[in-house]
Amino acid sequence: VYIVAFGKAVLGMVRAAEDVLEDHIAEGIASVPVGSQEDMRRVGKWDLLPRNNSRIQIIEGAANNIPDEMAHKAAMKIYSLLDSLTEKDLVLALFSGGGSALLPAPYPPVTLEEMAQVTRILSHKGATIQQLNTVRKHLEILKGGGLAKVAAPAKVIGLVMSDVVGNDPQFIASGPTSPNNTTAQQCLDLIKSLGVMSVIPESVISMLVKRAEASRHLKERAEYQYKNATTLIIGSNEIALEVAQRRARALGYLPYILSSSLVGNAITTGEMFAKVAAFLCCSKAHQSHKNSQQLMQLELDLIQSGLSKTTVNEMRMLATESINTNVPVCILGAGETTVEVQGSGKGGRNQEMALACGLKLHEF
Ligand SMILES: Nc1ncnc2c1ncn2[C@@H]1O[C@H](COP(=O)(O)OP(=O)(O)OP(=O)(O)O)[C@@H](O)[C@H]1O
Ligand SMILES: O=C(O)[C@H](O)CO
Repeated sequence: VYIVAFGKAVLGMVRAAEDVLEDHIAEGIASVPVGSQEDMRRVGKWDLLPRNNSRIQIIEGAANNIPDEMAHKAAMKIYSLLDSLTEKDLVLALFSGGGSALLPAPYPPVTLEEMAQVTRILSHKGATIQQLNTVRKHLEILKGGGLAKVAAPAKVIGLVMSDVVGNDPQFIASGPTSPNNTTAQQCLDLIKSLGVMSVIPESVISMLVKRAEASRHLKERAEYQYKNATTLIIGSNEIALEVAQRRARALGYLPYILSSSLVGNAITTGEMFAKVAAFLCCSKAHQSHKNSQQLMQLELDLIQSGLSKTTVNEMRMLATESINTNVPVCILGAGETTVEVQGSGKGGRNQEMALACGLKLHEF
Protein backbone atom coordinates (compact mmCIF):
# COMPACT_ATOMS: atom_id res chain seq x y z
CA VAL A 1 0.00 0.00 0.00
CA TYR A 2 1.25 3.47 -0.92
CA ILE A 3 0.09 6.58 0.90
CA VAL A 4 -0.21 10.00 -0.68
CA ALA A 5 -1.63 12.77 1.48
CA PHE A 6 -2.22 16.49 1.07
CA GLY A 7 -4.23 19.03 3.05
CA LYS A 8 -4.45 20.84 6.35
CA ALA A 9 -5.88 17.84 8.22
CA VAL A 10 -3.80 14.99 6.85
CA LEU A 11 -1.05 14.64 9.46
CA GLY A 12 -3.49 12.86 11.78
CA MET A 13 -4.92 10.86 8.87
CA VAL A 14 -1.44 9.65 7.99
CA ARG A 15 -0.88 8.52 11.56
CA ALA A 16 -4.22 6.70 11.69
CA ALA A 17 -3.39 4.91 8.42
CA GLU A 18 0.01 3.92 9.83
CA ASP A 19 -1.58 2.56 13.01
CA VAL A 20 -3.96 0.38 10.98
CA LEU A 21 -1.71 -0.70 8.12
CA GLU A 22 1.66 -0.87 9.87
CA ASP A 23 4.15 -2.82 7.72
CA HIS A 24 1.78 -3.05 4.74
CA ILE A 25 2.78 0.52 3.92
CA ALA A 26 5.56 0.44 1.32
CA GLU A 27 6.15 4.18 1.24
CA GLY A 28 4.33 7.47 1.17
CA ILE A 29 4.51 11.23 0.77
CA ALA A 30 2.47 13.85 2.59
CA SER A 31 2.21 17.55 1.75
CA VAL A 32 1.16 19.61 4.77
CA PRO A 33 1.11 23.32 5.66
CA VAL A 34 4.31 24.98 6.86
CA GLY A 35 4.74 24.53 10.61
CA SER A 36 2.11 21.78 11.03
CA GLN A 37 4.44 19.27 12.70
CA GLU A 38 5.85 21.87 15.08
CA ASP A 39 2.32 23.03 15.96
CA MET A 40 1.32 19.45 16.86
CA ARG A 41 4.48 18.93 18.93
CA ARG A 42 3.96 22.20 20.78
CA VAL A 43 0.48 21.18 21.91
CA GLY A 44 1.54 17.60 22.64
CA LYS A 45 -0.65 15.98 19.96
CA TRP A 46 1.75 13.08 19.47
CA ASP A 47 -1.10 10.86 18.26
CA LEU A 48 -1.55 13.17 15.27
CA LEU A 49 2.11 12.95 14.22
CA PRO A 50 3.65 10.19 12.09
CA ARG A 51 5.26 7.27 13.93
CA ASN A 52 8.97 7.41 14.82
CA ASN A 53 9.93 4.83 12.21
CA SER A 54 7.53 6.28 9.61
CA ARG A 55 7.90 5.34 5.93
CA ILE A 56 6.02 8.46 4.96
CA GLN A 57 7.99 11.51 3.95
CA ILE A 58 6.42 14.73 5.20
CA ILE A 59 6.97 17.89 3.16
CA GLU A 60 5.80 21.26 4.49
CA GLY A 61 4.79 24.05 2.12
CA ALA A 62 2.06 26.42 0.88
CA ALA A 63 2.42 29.18 3.47
CA ASN A 64 -0.84 31.17 3.72
CA ASN A 65 -2.61 28.58 1.57
CA ILE A 66 -0.79 29.77 -1.59
CA PRO A 67 0.95 27.11 -3.73
CA ASP A 68 4.76 27.43 -3.53
CA GLU A 69 8.02 25.66 -4.47
CA MET A 70 7.89 23.21 -1.55
CA ALA A 71 4.30 22.21 -2.27
CA HIS A 72 5.25 21.83 -5.93
CA LYS A 73 8.19 19.62 -4.96
CA ALA A 74 5.80 17.45 -2.92
CA ALA A 75 3.36 17.28 -5.85
CA MET A 76 6.12 16.20 -8.27
CA LYS A 77 7.33 13.51 -5.85
CA ILE A 78 3.76 12.25 -5.51
CA TYR A 79 3.46 12.28 -9.31
CA SER A 80 6.64 10.19 -9.75
CA LEU A 81 5.58 7.71 -7.10
CA LEU A 82 2.10 7.22 -8.59
CA ASP A 83 3.47 7.00 -12.11
CA SER A 84 5.72 4.06 -11.14
CA LEU A 85 2.94 1.83 -9.76
CA THR A 86 1.48 -1.37 -11.23
CA GLU A 87 -1.90 -3.12 -11.05
CA LYS A 88 -0.69 -4.97 -7.95
CA ASP A 89 -0.44 -1.76 -5.96
CA LEU A 90 -3.02 0.01 -3.85
CA VAL A 91 -2.89 3.75 -3.20
CA LEU A 92 -4.57 5.41 -0.24
CA ALA A 93 -5.04 9.07 -1.12
CA LEU A 94 -5.76 10.94 2.11
CA PHE A 95 -6.86 14.51 1.55
CA SER A 96 -8.69 17.40 3.14
CA GLY A 97 -9.35 21.12 2.83
CA GLY A 98 -6.25 23.00 1.75
CA GLY A 99 -5.34 20.09 -0.54
CA SER A 100 -5.52 22.23 -3.69
CA ALA A 101 -2.71 24.57 -2.61
CA LEU A 102 -0.64 21.68 -1.28
CA LEU A 103 -0.65 19.67 -4.53
CA PRO A 104 0.15 22.16 -7.29
CA ALA A 105 1.33 20.68 -10.60
CA PRO A 106 0.33 22.94 -13.51
CA TYR A 107 0.42 21.58 -17.05
CA PRO A 108 3.37 23.24 -18.83
CA PRO A 109 3.74 25.92 -20.08
CA VAL A 110 1.60 27.28 -17.21
CA THR A 111 3.98 28.03 -14.33
CA LEU A 112 3.56 27.75 -10.60
CA GLU A 113 3.74 31.54 -10.25
CA GLU A 114 0.98 31.92 -12.87
CA MET A 115 -1.18 29.40 -11.00
CA ALA A 116 -0.72 31.38 -7.79
CA GLN A 117 -1.60 34.55 -9.70
CA VAL A 118 -4.80 33.03 -11.14
CA THR A 119 -5.81 31.80 -7.66
CA ARG A 120 -5.25 35.26 -6.19
CA ILE A 121 -7.13 37.09 -8.96
CA LEU A 122 -10.16 34.81 -8.86
CA SER A 123 -10.43 34.73 -5.06
CA HIS A 124 -10.08 38.50 -4.79
CA LYS A 125 -12.94 38.83 -7.28
CA GLY A 126 -15.10 36.72 -4.95
CA ALA A 127 -15.07 33.43 -6.89
CA THR A 128 -16.58 30.58 -4.85
CA ILE A 129 -14.45 27.55 -3.99
CA GLN A 130 -16.40 25.57 -6.62
CA GLN A 131 -15.56 28.18 -9.27
CA LEU A 132 -11.92 28.45 -8.24
CA ASN A 133 -11.47 24.68 -8.22
CA THR A 134 -13.23 24.33 -11.59
CA VAL A 135 -10.43 26.45 -13.05
CA ARG A 136 -7.70 24.59 -11.15
CA LYS A 137 -9.05 21.25 -12.41
CA HIS A 138 -8.44 22.29 -15.99
CA LEU A 139 -4.92 23.65 -15.43
CA GLU A 140 -3.29 21.07 -13.18
CA ILE A 141 -2.18 17.49 -13.75
CA LEU A 142 -3.25 15.90 -10.46
CA LYS A 143 -6.57 17.71 -10.04
CA GLY A 144 -9.97 16.90 -11.59
CA GLY A 145 -9.36 13.13 -11.38
CA GLY A 146 -5.74 13.46 -12.53
CA LEU A 147 -4.31 11.64 -9.52
CA ALA A 148 -6.40 8.54 -10.27
CA LYS A 149 -5.34 8.63 -13.94
CA VAL A 150 -1.63 8.97 -13.14
CA ALA A 151 -1.82 6.11 -10.61
CA ALA A 152 -3.59 3.73 -13.03
CA PRO A 153 -3.37 0.75 -13.34
CA ALA A 154 -2.94 0.81 -9.53
CA LYS A 155 -6.15 0.96 -7.51
CA VAL A 156 -6.84 4.21 -5.66
CA ILE A 157 -9.00 4.78 -2.60
CA GLY A 158 -9.54 8.44 -1.77
CA LEU A 159 -10.40 9.09 1.89
CA VAL A 160 -11.58 12.65 2.24
CA MET A 161 -12.20 15.21 4.99
CA SER A 162 -14.58 17.67 3.40
CA ASP A 163 -14.38 21.41 3.97
CA VAL A 164 -16.82 22.20 1.16
CA VAL A 165 -20.45 22.83 2.07
CA GLY A 166 -22.47 20.15 0.23
CA ASN A 167 -19.50 17.71 0.18
CA ASP A 168 -19.34 17.31 -3.62
CA PRO A 169 -16.12 15.25 -3.95
CA GLN A 170 -15.19 16.77 -7.31
CA PHE A 171 -14.57 20.11 -5.55
CA ILE A 172 -12.87 19.08 -2.30
CA ALA A 173 -9.14 19.71 -2.86
CA SER A 174 -10.15 19.99 -6.56
CA GLY A 175 -11.33 16.37 -6.80
CA PRO A 176 -8.04 14.51 -7.48
CA THR A 177 -9.72 11.08 -7.46
CA SER A 178 -13.15 12.00 -8.86
CA PRO A 179 -14.46 12.36 -12.41
CA ASN A 180 -14.36 15.99 -13.52
CA ASN A 181 -17.88 17.10 -14.38
CA THR A 182 -16.90 20.63 -15.34
CA THR A 183 -15.71 22.03 -18.67
CA ALA A 184 -12.93 24.33 -19.82
CA GLN A 185 -15.62 26.49 -21.44
CA GLN A 186 -17.11 27.07 -17.96
CA CYS A 187 -13.69 28.38 -16.86
CA LEU A 188 -13.54 30.81 -19.77
CA ASP A 189 -17.11 31.96 -19.11
CA LEU A 190 -16.27 32.52 -15.44
CA ILE A 191 -13.14 34.52 -16.24
CA LYS A 192 -15.19 36.65 -18.64
CA SER A 193 -18.04 37.16 -16.19
CA LEU A 194 -15.64 38.28 -13.44
CA GLY A 195 -14.14 40.80 -15.87
CA VAL A 196 -10.55 39.55 -15.43
CA MET A 197 -9.79 38.26 -18.94
CA SER A 198 -7.09 40.93 -19.49
CA VAL A 199 -5.15 40.17 -16.28
CA ILE A 200 -5.15 36.36 -16.43
CA PRO A 201 -1.84 35.12 -17.94
CA GLU A 202 -1.90 34.41 -21.67
CA SER A 203 -0.65 30.82 -21.18
CA VAL A 204 -3.67 30.07 -19.00
CA ILE A 205 -6.20 31.48 -21.44
CA SER A 206 -4.71 29.64 -24.40
CA MET A 207 -4.66 26.35 -22.48
CA LEU A 208 -8.32 26.75 -21.56
CA VAL A 209 -9.23 27.63 -25.15
CA LYS A 210 -7.36 24.55 -26.43
CA ARG A 211 -9.06 22.31 -23.89
CA ALA A 212 -12.48 23.74 -24.68
CA GLU A 213 -11.92 23.03 -28.39
CA ALA A 214 -10.60 19.52 -27.71
CA SER A 215 -13.61 18.63 -25.57
CA ARG A 216 -15.93 19.50 -28.47
CA HIS A 217 -14.38 16.54 -30.30
CA LEU A 218 -14.42 14.33 -27.21
CA LYS A 219 -17.73 12.66 -28.01
CA GLU A 220 -16.02 10.23 -30.42
CA ARG A 221 -13.10 9.54 -28.06
CA ALA A 222 -13.56 7.18 -25.11
CA GLU A 223 -13.54 9.14 -21.87
CA TYR A 224 -11.53 7.93 -18.87
CA GLN A 225 -13.82 5.77 -16.71
CA TYR A 226 -12.18 5.99 -13.26
CA LYS A 227 -12.67 2.26 -12.74
CA ASN A 228 -9.49 2.13 -10.61
CA ALA A 229 -10.67 4.81 -8.14
CA THR A 230 -13.17 5.10 -5.29
CA THR A 231 -13.69 8.22 -3.23
CA LEU A 232 -15.17 8.14 0.27
CA ILE A 233 -16.02 11.14 2.44
CA ILE A 234 -14.93 10.17 5.94
CA GLY A 235 -15.20 13.60 7.57
CA SER A 236 -17.78 16.31 7.00
CA ASN A 237 -19.92 18.84 8.84
CA GLU A 238 -22.73 16.30 8.96
CA ILE A 239 -20.51 13.62 10.52
CA ALA A 240 -19.08 16.12 13.03
CA LEU A 241 -22.59 17.23 13.98
CA GLU A 242 -23.75 13.66 14.51
CA VAL A 243 -20.85 13.01 16.86
CA ALA A 244 -21.41 16.32 18.66
CA GLN A 245 -25.09 15.44 19.04
CA ARG A 246 -24.24 12.09 20.62
CA ARG A 247 -21.76 13.74 22.95
CA ALA A 248 -24.20 16.48 23.96
CA ARG A 249 -26.80 13.85 24.80
CA ALA A 250 -24.25 11.92 26.88
CA LEU A 251 -23.43 15.15 28.75
CA GLY A 252 -27.09 15.57 29.68
CA TYR A 253 -28.36 18.01 27.06
CA LEU A 254 -31.23 17.96 24.62
CA PRO A 255 -29.31 18.46 21.36
CA TYR A 256 -30.77 20.12 18.27
CA ILE A 257 -29.00 20.44 14.91
CA LEU A 258 -29.80 23.85 13.48
CA SER A 259 -27.94 23.45 10.18
CA SER A 260 -24.93 21.74 8.64
CA SER A 261 -24.46 24.49 6.07
CA LEU A 262 -24.29 27.82 7.86
CA VAL A 263 -22.81 30.40 5.51
CA GLY A 264 -22.45 34.17 5.55
CA ASN A 265 -20.83 36.73 7.78
CA ALA A 266 -19.40 35.41 11.08
CA ILE A 267 -20.89 38.29 13.12
CA THR A 268 -24.38 37.86 11.67
CA THR A 269 -24.20 34.12 12.30
CA GLY A 270 -23.05 34.69 15.90
CA GLU A 271 -25.93 37.08 16.48
CA MET A 272 -28.33 34.53 15.02
CA PHE A 273 -27.20 31.98 17.64
CA ALA A 274 -27.88 34.57 20.36
CA LYS A 275 -31.38 35.12 18.95
CA VAL A 276 -31.96 31.36 18.96
CA ALA A 277 -30.99 31.26 22.64
CA ALA A 278 -33.28 34.21 23.41
CA PHE A 279 -36.11 32.58 21.48
CA LEU A 280 -35.73 29.31 23.41
CA CYS A 281 -35.64 31.10 26.76
CA CYS A 282 -38.60 33.23 25.82
CA SER A 283 -40.56 30.17 24.59
CA LYS A 284 -39.90 28.53 27.93
CA ALA A 285 -40.96 31.60 29.89
CA HIS A 286 -44.18 32.00 27.90
CA GLN A 287 -45.43 28.43 27.86
CA SER A 288 -48.92 29.50 28.93
CA HIS A 289 -49.43 32.57 26.65
CA LYS A 290 -47.69 31.61 23.45
CA ASN A 291 -48.48 34.78 21.55
CA SER A 292 -46.38 37.15 23.58
CA GLN A 293 -45.20 40.19 21.64
CA GLN A 294 -41.52 39.52 22.38
CA LEU A 295 -41.73 35.91 21.24
CA MET A 296 -43.37 36.92 17.97
CA GLN A 297 -40.69 39.53 17.36
CA LEU A 298 -37.90 36.99 17.98
CA GLU A 299 -39.60 34.47 15.71
CA LEU A 300 -39.74 37.07 12.97
CA ASP A 301 -36.05 37.92 13.52
CA LEU A 302 -35.08 34.28 13.19
CA ILE A 303 -37.01 33.84 9.98
CA GLN A 304 -35.37 37.01 8.65
CA SER A 305 -31.98 35.49 9.58
CA GLY A 306 -32.76 32.64 7.19
CA LEU A 307 -34.21 29.95 9.47
CA SER A 308 -37.26 28.13 8.15
CA LYS A 309 -40.67 28.17 9.81
CA THR A 310 -40.26 24.41 10.40
CA THR A 311 -37.01 24.97 12.30
CA VAL A 312 -38.63 27.64 14.44
CA ASN A 313 -41.58 25.35 15.23
CA GLU A 314 -39.23 22.50 16.08
CA MET A 315 -37.37 24.77 18.47
CA ARG A 316 -40.64 25.68 20.19
CA MET A 317 -41.31 21.98 20.71
CA LEU A 318 -37.77 21.61 21.99
CA ALA A 319 -38.41 24.36 24.54
CA THR A 320 -41.55 22.55 25.74
CA GLU A 321 -39.66 19.28 26.01
CA SER A 322 -36.88 21.02 27.90
CA ILE A 323 -39.41 22.43 30.43
CA ASN A 324 -41.18 19.09 30.84
CA THR A 325 -38.01 17.06 31.31
CA ASN A 326 -35.94 19.76 32.99
CA VAL A 327 -33.08 19.04 30.60
CA PRO A 328 -31.11 21.97 29.11
CA VAL A 329 -30.93 22.49 25.35
CA CYS A 330 -27.76 22.40 23.22
CA ILE A 331 -27.97 24.00 19.77
CA LEU A 332 -25.48 22.69 17.20
CA GLY A 333 -24.51 24.12 13.84
CA ALA A 334 -21.78 23.79 11.22
CA GLY A 335 -20.80 25.45 7.99
CA GLU A 336 -18.34 28.02 6.76
CA THR A 337 -18.69 31.66 7.71
CA THR A 338 -16.73 34.55 6.27
CA VAL A 339 -14.88 37.41 7.90
CA GLU A 340 -13.59 40.68 6.57
CA VAL A 341 -10.35 41.05 8.46
CA GLN A 342 -9.73 44.64 9.54
CA GLY A 343 -6.48 45.91 10.99
CA SER A 344 -3.87 43.60 12.42
CA GLY A 345 -5.69 41.93 15.31
CA LYS A 346 -5.58 38.22 15.99
CA GLY A 347 -8.47 35.85 15.51
CA GLY A 348 -10.38 33.32 13.51
CA ARG A 349 -13.85 33.00 12.14
CA ASN A 350 -15.26 30.96 15.00
CA GLN A 351 -13.79 33.33 17.56
CA GLU A 352 -15.39 36.29 15.83
CA MET A 353 -18.70 34.43 15.71
CA ALA A 354 -18.55 33.43 19.38
CA LEU A 355 -17.72 36.99 20.45
CA ALA A 356 -20.55 38.44 18.36
CA CYS A 357 -22.91 35.91 19.97
CA GLY A 358 -21.68 36.92 23.44
CA LEU A 359 -22.21 40.63 22.78
CA LYS A 360 -25.74 40.04 21.49
CA LEU A 361 -26.61 37.82 24.47
CA HIS A 362 -25.43 40.60 26.74
CA GLU A 363 -27.88 42.97 25.01
CA PHE A 364 -30.75 40.54 25.57
N1 LIG B 1 -11.85 37.53 13.18
C1 LIG B 1 -10.58 37.68 12.83
N2 LIG B 1 -9.82 38.64 13.34
C2 LIG B 1 -8.53 38.78 12.99
N3 LIG B 1 -7.89 37.95 12.13
C3 LIG B 1 -8.59 36.96 11.60
C4 LIG B 1 -9.97 36.76 11.91
N4 LIG B 1 -10.42 35.70 11.21
C5 LIG B 1 -9.36 35.25 10.50
N5 LIG B 1 -8.28 36.00 10.72
C6 LIG B 1 -6.94 35.83 10.13
O1 LIG B 1 -7.04 35.30 8.83
C7 LIG B 1 -6.34 34.05 8.72
C8 LIG B 1 -7.10 33.08 7.84
O2 LIG B 1 -8.33 32.84 8.45
P1 LIG B 1 -9.16 31.58 8.08
O3 LIG B 1 -10.32 31.52 8.99
O4 LIG B 1 -9.40 31.57 6.62
O5 LIG B 1 -8.15 30.46 8.53
P2 LIG B 1 -8.02 28.97 8.16
O6 LIG B 1 -8.23 28.21 9.41
O7 LIG B 1 -6.73 28.82 7.48
O8 LIG B 1 -9.23 28.69 7.18
P3 LIG B 1 -9.58 27.37 6.35
O9 LIG B 1 -8.71 26.27 6.83
O10 LIG B 1 -11.01 27.12 6.60
O11 LIG B 1 -9.29 27.79 4.95
C9 LIG B 1 -6.21 33.57 10.18
O12 LIG B 1 -5.08 32.77 10.36
C10 LIG B 1 -6.10 34.87 10.96
O13 LIG B 1 -4.79 35.34 10.97
O1 LIG C 1 -8.18 22.78 -0.99
C1 LIG C 1 -9.23 23.20 -1.45
O2 LIG C 1 -9.51 23.17 -2.65
C2 LIG C 1 -10.26 23.79 -0.54
O3 LIG C 1 -9.86 23.76 0.80
C3 LIG C 1 -11.56 23.05 -0.73
O4 LIG C 1 -11.42 21.71 -0.41
